Amino acid sequence: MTKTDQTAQAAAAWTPAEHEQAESPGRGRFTARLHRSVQRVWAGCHAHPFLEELRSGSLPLDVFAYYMKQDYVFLKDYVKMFALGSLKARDLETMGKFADLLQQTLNVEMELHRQYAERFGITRDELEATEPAPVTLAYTKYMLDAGAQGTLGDVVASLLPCMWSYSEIGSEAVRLHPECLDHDLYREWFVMYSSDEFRSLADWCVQLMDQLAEGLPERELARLEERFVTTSRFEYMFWDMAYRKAAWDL
Ligand SMILES: Cc1ncc(CO)c(N)n1
Repeated sequence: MTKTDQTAQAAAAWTPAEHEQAESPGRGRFTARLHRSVQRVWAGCHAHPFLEELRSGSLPLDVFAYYMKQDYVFLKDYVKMFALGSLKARDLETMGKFADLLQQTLNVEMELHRQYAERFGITRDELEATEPAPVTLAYTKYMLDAGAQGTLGDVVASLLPCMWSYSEIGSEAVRLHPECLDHDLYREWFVMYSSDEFRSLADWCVQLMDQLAEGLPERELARLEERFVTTSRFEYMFWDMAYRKAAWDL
């Protein structure tokens, strides 16, 4: 059986019942539709060998270090989505919430990466100078373009898989594989993404998506769904890129 077959098989074994339990409370109709439309893609993420090995603690250190460096350069661009959110929001509360998300990501989430880098002996300059791999570049530039060209709805639909899938991955890992918290090194990663703080930020984005979708014509909803599906597919590719340490060929 090839690795792709194995991933597909493991993804199929991730039952809808488990996904139902992972759903955030208070989700409206549009985000329920979004969640259904990426079920196969997100199941593929949960079941990817990168995450399987991260949960069991068998993920090689060099693979994790590669992932953290790529994720750091990813986050450097990703936080600009929150700046776009603040720019396109029309009320002070939403503007402030995006400013808060930007602050939290720069100073809390990215601090996790800086601390891991320090443990790996990677200097801060080296971390910031990481050259983005093709998938990292395609993902961030797609997302920033969708956000810059579109409405606040496009911004939120494009960034939502990042927050929501990581929150689901973190909380499901801790619920179904609590031993992931026993690992010396990978523990902090699971603590971060299963935290109540991270979940409440993700829940806020889910609720905002439903508010923004209210009353929109189907043509616009379909465009937002396409954004959401595309960045979900990039999430899968990001795990796979990291696992294979896929960089430029030449
Ligand atoms: C690729 C990626 N997606 C989402 C998150 C969550 O912020 C992250 N750190 N990295």
